[in-house]
Amino acid sequence: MGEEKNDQAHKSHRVSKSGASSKKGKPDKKKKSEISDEKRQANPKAFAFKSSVKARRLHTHSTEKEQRRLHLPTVDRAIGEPPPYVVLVQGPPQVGKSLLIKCLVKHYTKQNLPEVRGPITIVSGKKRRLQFVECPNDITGMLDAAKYADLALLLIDGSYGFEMETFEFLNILKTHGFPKVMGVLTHLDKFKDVKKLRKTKQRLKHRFWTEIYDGAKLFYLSGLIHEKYTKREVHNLARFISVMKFHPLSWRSAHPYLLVDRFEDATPPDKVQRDETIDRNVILYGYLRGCNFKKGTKVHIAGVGDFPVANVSSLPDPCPLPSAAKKKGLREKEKLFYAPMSGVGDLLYDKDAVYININDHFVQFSKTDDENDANARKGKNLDVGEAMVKALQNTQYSIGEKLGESSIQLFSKKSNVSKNHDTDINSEDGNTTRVIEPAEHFPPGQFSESDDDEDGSESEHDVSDASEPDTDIGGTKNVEETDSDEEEKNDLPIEQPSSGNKHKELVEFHNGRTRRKAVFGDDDEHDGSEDSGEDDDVGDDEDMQDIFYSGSESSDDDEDQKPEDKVGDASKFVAPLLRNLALRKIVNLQQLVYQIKPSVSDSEDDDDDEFLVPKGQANKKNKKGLDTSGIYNEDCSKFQFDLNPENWESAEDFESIRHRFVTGQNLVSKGNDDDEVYGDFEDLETGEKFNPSNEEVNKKEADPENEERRLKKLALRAKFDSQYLHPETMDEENDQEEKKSHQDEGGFYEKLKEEAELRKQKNLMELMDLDEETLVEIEGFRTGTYLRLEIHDVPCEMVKYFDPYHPQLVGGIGLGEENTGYMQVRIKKHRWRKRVLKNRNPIIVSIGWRRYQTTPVYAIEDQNGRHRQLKYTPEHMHCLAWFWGPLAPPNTGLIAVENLSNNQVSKLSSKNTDNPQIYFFSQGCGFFMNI
Ligand SMILES: Nc1nc2c(ncn2[C@@H]2O[C@H](COP(=O)(O)OP(=O)(O)OP(=O)(O)O)[C@@H](O)[C@H]2O)c(=O)[nH]1
Repeated sequence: MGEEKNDQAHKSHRVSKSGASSKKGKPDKKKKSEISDEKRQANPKAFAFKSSVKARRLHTHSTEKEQRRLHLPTVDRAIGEPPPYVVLVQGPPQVGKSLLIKCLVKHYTKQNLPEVRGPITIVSGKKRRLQFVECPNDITGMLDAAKYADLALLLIDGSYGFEMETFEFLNILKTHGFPKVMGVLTHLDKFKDVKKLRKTKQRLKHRFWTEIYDGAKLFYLSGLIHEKYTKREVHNLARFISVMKFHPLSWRSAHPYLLVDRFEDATPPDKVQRDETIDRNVILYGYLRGCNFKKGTKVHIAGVGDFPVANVSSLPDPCPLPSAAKKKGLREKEKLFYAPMSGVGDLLYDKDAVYININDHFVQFSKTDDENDANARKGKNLDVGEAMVKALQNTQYSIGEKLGESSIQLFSKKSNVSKNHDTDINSEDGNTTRVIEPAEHFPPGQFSESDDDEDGSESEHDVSDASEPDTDIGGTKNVEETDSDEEEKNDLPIEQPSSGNKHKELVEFHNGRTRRKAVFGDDDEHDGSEDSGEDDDVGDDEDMQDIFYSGSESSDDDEDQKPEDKVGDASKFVAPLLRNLALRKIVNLQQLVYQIKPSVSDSEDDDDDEFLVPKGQANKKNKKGLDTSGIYNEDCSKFQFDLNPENWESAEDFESIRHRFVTGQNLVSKGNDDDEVYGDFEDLETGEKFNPSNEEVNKKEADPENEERRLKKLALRAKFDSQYLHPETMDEENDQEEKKSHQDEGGFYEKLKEEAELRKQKNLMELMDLDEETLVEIEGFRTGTYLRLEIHDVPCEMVKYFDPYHPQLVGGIGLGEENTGYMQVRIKKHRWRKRVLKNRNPIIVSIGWRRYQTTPVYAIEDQNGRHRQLKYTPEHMHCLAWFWGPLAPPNTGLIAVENLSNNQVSKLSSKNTDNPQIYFFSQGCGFFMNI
């Protein structure tokens, strides 16, 4: 029985087995799907999104992803070899900028650079050249640098933390188009504890990411070996620079510009001798960047002014890419870098001459070292005549200058009696105390060079005096000693609380100089302790945490703490002197040049004239401008058309322009001139060309005005079509395809890109047959060309105060940008600026290539649309400002500062931030655009 039972049970089991386990699962699955289908049908809403927020988020995310993928093709109009990319090394003083450039140059060229002066061009790869530039430590230098940098290396002293210079420069960059940015941490070897170092690195990195974007590249230079950064780290940094992709920025790709890497004064010497203040002729050299440079383009030299170019020519590339160099042989191949201002490089090409530079160590007599000098003085091993020649070679100043600077020592251990700037005062204890004038009173370089004339010990005294003005001359107080003493004695932070909670500027005396620390938060107790001793406190976890992540609760406290409360007398006195010693002194050209404030003209702006001028005429007007003096007056906001035919050189020119106006006769019937007036009309979509020689011309002849209007309409339509509709859909008039193209927007954009490329190639093909001169006439000098610009009648101050450490920017001015007029801008006081700005108080604005001083009138728009003048700018909101100045096109970034002098960098005042907007009047109707 039991067996039978078992069998039965087994049978039933076998039956289920025959279908195997697969069968077992299937019915379940079917069931599930059936159930789910049923459910869906029964309650379809149950399977829709349960949370609308989630759904919206999902949708936004997917559309954002889609949109990010799409971007309008940026048309790269550059043809041929690109100019070297400008790698700007920026950072607070003594952070290691020069050292980094030297190390990078050494890495790329295997050559030692003695000094970093002016742009240094090197070949970094087969198809890439780089131009290293050290950013000056003053606000004008930073403003200019932001306009030409392709990549900014922001150097940060890791042992100290972020300084205000970095953030100020970042803000300037944001306004003038944001190039690529990389951070570099230096002085990391000052950390003793590895753990602290790691944590600090992380904190600095996150702060850097907050300021720029998540994932922004930050490099670490962990220390020095033989006074150089380690090879491995420099190699890594160089590799990143070498493979970096650069995108054209809108302002720059629409304007030609040069970064001057060589400068010459070409004024006849006899004229200068007669009158030193005479206007000079200068020659500027540099690679052309941005867009093509057409002959007749006016240029703006930053800090100097607008000038017509007297002569422009291209020169052979002084630092060609290897492919080009191959043809010229081995000698050229070895030539890997070009830095005329730094005194390296063997050959200099000029328009009509080649200069051979022979290194000093090859020429024994060109310079004598100290030892030889000593020998010469002693008369050992040297002929008397030879010694005299060498002494003459070393002479830098004329006898008059030397006499002016000379001093006589009457008694040993007593100070020299000097004619000029040292005044001896007897102090209470009987010692002679020297009162030193601030370094600002000296022209650049004179301070140190006048010391050279004196013996070594004297110059040492000078330095110590400058750092501590009341030091005894006879005493042997060391600079280092006084510094450390001061550090211990007083931490004299000058707080500049900001209205925002994020940033705060802490001006303090650190490591022998004044530094402006960027503090993120309000707790300062730890900051003070951190700075009291470098090694002990550097990298202190708690301190660093407080600096970078402290809360924002005590913003009220900030306001209570007035800077005056904390400023000690000593720091007030010592700081400017030290700062002048620490910083390179740069004379402000702007203040010297722009002495005359622009006058306000009552005349209405005729800016629309610019838009209504026919194409050909615009060029002619420009060419004419070179000869007619009146056009280049800055205050001529209105273009005056000279209606007297006798004043015109060519009657034909006059006629040709006259006929452009409605009252003139049409030139269409004038045979060959047809092409000049109308040109061939080409349908950009279909590629079909409309030749004026066919029947349409007859129509034009019949009713030229109508015809012109018709052509304009056609051109507009073609433009509209090319922008908004897919060309294929237009041709085939197929709705379905149109839909498809909109769905597949990626393909649409790809096609746009292809089209742009095709057009570029077509243009190239057309231009290929032309000889070089005609090519230059038609399209101007191409980007990447090494240009020589001759400019006449620049103020003598440009030559007098030329400083190779302060690179010169020369920007091309577009049509309409050379006029002056009233501009309306929308600005906001920067949160770092403590006080609001007063109406009509002068400010210095930097807009386009220019920086100039102006007096803005602030206003706010009321609800009824009226503009109400404001006495002061509002605290935290935008307002409108009107000011007079050279016009800039809409959509141009603007930044304003109150003071340009070197020791006032901290007073960076007004910037239009976040979403700055600018628009200017154009006969009543303005353009309003976002930046
Ligand atoms: N210990 C240490 N010293 C460094 C480091 N980087 C630079 N230095 C030193 O800092 C000093 C200043 O370096 P520079 O390259 O002249 O700095 P700079 O930024 O060009 O200075 P300015 O031109 O005056 O603004 C030099 O003595 C360097 O040796 C670093 O990472 N660690």
